[in-house]
Amino acid sequence: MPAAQHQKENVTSRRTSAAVSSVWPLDMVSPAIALAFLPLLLTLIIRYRYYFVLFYRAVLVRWVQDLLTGISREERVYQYILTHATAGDPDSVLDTFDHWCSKVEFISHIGPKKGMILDRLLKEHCPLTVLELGTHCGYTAVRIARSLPIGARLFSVEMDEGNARVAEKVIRLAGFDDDTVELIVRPSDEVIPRLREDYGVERLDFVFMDHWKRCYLPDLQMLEGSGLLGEGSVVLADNVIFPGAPNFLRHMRRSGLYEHRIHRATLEYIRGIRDGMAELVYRGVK
Ligand SMILES: C[S@@+](CC[C@H](N)C(=O)[O-])C[C@H]1O[C@@H](n2cnc3c(N)ncnc32)[C@H](O)[C@@H]1O
Repeated sequence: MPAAQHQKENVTSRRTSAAVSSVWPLDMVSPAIALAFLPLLLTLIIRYRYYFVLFYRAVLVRWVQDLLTGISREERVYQYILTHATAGDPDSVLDTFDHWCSKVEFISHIGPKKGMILDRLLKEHCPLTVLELGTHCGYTAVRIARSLPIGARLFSVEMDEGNARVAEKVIRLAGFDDDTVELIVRPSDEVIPRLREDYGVERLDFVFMDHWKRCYLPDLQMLEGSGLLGEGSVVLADNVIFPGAPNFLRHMRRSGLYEHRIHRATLEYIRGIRDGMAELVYRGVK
């Protein structure tokens, strides 16, 4: 064999063995790495199992049902209420909502546990004028309206027209007319500055915030600037722990404008995800 060819074969065989030795350890190591990661993976699955359940119920089930039924989740819940609840009976409407949301599909209403905190605060404060930001299908609007003293009014603000259509039907089905619950279909930052002029509001005794969390702080500051909060006005904000509203909580603690407390609870209709509502009582302008 000529020397040049011999040398070439030597190089090729060295390359091949180098390649084999670089593949072998990898083949040997990959199952070992996989095994090492298995406990970590299991720990993550166990630790975050409730978030997986939430994702499954709130996203996957909804997506499949949207495809199968061709109507929105909000219309589906309304049809269920229409066929299962007693018209004119707010308790029956709320129970039917709760049943659907815990057994059929997930909707982020405040639910019965946080609902009881809301009920208690409404009883304690007896507000005459209430503002709700984020009506969705009207669950909390019905919940608030049934606790109001005679003559009190709730202004409920919803920017999504589809949701508002369902909410309107739900609120009227539960037995509340326009004098008790007025639904305003516009974004909160357009409504708050016009409450005095367009709706004749002089003071807000109670504000319930349950719209997009990024709107909590700007809307609270807009309310402070509007002069509609008076001494003792209550602002109750849902989901301040999950998904969370850190800027809002920082302002609540640092502004000195409020006495405040957090009511700890769990996320509606899902066990195991911690959540809470912030109660702010306005100190008034000194
Ligand atoms: C979590 S849902 C409200 C649930 C409702 N409070 C309940 O518990 O029955 C949030 C709703 O707020 C509405 N929303 C979000 N940001 C808003 C805004 N800036 N102005 C008005 N509505 C808003 C959304 O369209 C959605 O329907």
